[in-house]
Amino acid sequence: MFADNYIEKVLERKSHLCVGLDPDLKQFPTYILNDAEERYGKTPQGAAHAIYEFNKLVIDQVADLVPVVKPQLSYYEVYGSAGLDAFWKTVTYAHDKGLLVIADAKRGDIDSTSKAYAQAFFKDKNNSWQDSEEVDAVTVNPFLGRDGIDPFLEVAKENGTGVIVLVKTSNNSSGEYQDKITIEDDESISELVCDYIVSNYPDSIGKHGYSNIGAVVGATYPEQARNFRKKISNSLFLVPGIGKQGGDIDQLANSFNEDGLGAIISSSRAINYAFPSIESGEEEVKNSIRNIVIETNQLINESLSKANKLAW
Ligand SMILES: O=c1ccn([C@@H]2O[C@H](COP(=O)(O)O)[C@@H](O)[C@H]2O)c(=O)[nH]1
Repeated sequence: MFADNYIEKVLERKSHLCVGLDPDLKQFPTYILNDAEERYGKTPQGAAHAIYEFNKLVIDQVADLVPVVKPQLSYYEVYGSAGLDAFWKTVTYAHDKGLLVIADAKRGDIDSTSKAYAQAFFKDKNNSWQDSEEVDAVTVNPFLGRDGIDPFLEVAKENGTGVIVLVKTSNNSSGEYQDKITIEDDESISELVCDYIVSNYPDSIGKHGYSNIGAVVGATYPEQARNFRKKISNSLFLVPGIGKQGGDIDQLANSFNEDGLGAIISSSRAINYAFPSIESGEEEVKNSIRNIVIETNQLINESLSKANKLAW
């Protein structure tokens, strides 16, 4: 199951870091773009080729250092069916290299459509029209309420995959709705989402004590993370917001349990584009990405050690 597989990879690699795969051609090394353009011209196929080549490079550099990668779907959807093809090829490549894959898709709709979304990411074993590749977890937007999330949980339960529900997002305006206190329950919208998560814990918790139902809790709100950590202690937190969004690595311990586990710390642009310039050559690009991941792992582990929350 997703949660157990994740914890085992964390302990094996001594890393809580998730490398986001947010391919933005404007920030790509020129040598990759030139090669793609020579083969396919400036077309969606060329873009998809560049994306897949770049993702393979990143994955090769980080596969022995981190447990998981997180492609964000929007960057692939920009290039239509070619972009989606690059997404699924990336999923397969990451799996072949021993990495888990979280699809950051933030889906959610009425029940029937949510079911179709769930089956797009977690394959229906009885549908032989489908390709069998699936992701290990997907992010879900709870704004439509429980019937928008339940179908994801149903499919995930059958497949042993993870559903990571937005609780408190990392962006500046996340409080506009998420922090609002309801009169009826005297709880914030984020806390109500936590209550829903807890109500679904039965049957979802693995041998390491973590549930396949996780929560997105941004690194940019460390005080709130402390509160959510208590409320949904069996959930893995997906924690975006360090790196380019300025979240403080020294406060990440608030997102972890006392066992030193429980948070998936995600960083995309600061890792993907760590090389000095788009004119950097292949070796410089590779070394810069590998070095920033080694450094970020060290910083996360040091901050957990200071808080007496290092799991190894
Ligand atoms: O609350 C959220 C939920 C998702 N994200 C996604 O994570 C990455 C962050 O990218 P960085 O370059 O590390 O800032 C991106 O794909 C977001 O869509 C988030 O930032 N906050």
